[in-house]
Amino acid sequence: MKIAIGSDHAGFDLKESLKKYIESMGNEVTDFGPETDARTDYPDYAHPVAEAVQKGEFDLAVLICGSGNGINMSANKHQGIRAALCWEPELAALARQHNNANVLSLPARFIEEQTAKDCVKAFLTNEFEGGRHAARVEKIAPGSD
Ligand SMILES: O=C(CO)[C@H](O)[C@H](O)[C@H](O)COP(=O)(O)O
Repeated sequence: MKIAIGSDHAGFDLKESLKKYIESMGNEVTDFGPETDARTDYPDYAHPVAEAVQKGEFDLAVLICGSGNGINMSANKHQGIRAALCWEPELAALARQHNNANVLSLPARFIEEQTAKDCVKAFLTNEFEGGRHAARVEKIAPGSD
């Protein structure tokens, strides 16, 4: 799969680690930055990632900031983006299975590296189940996909 990844300064170290992990799973990863852990603003990275997913350039994306909230809120401003803030693998699996989430948001300052990897694995290896969930997802933002 083609995966986009981005963060802010608080998520930089975890981004670097997850980038290698996602590649090791056989995916193609595009890093939207930042390139260092210098203090920066999460919307500057969330919006380009969300736009690229919205355009269909990527299958899924991973965004990381300190709490996960800022980067998640920014991504969810985009039509067709369903970003899910997750901190344990079951949440990430459910975000795909029930919500057809296309962006995984992670809270770098509140999650262990291995748990973050487990969340990523759950997110990338689970599929939307459709069925009873399809009409609910459509009601989130009617006609947005
Ligand atoms: O968690 C965040 C936004 O939801 C960001 O990653 C920032 O870390 C947070 O806003 C705190 O900012 P700081 O400049 O790192 O103190």
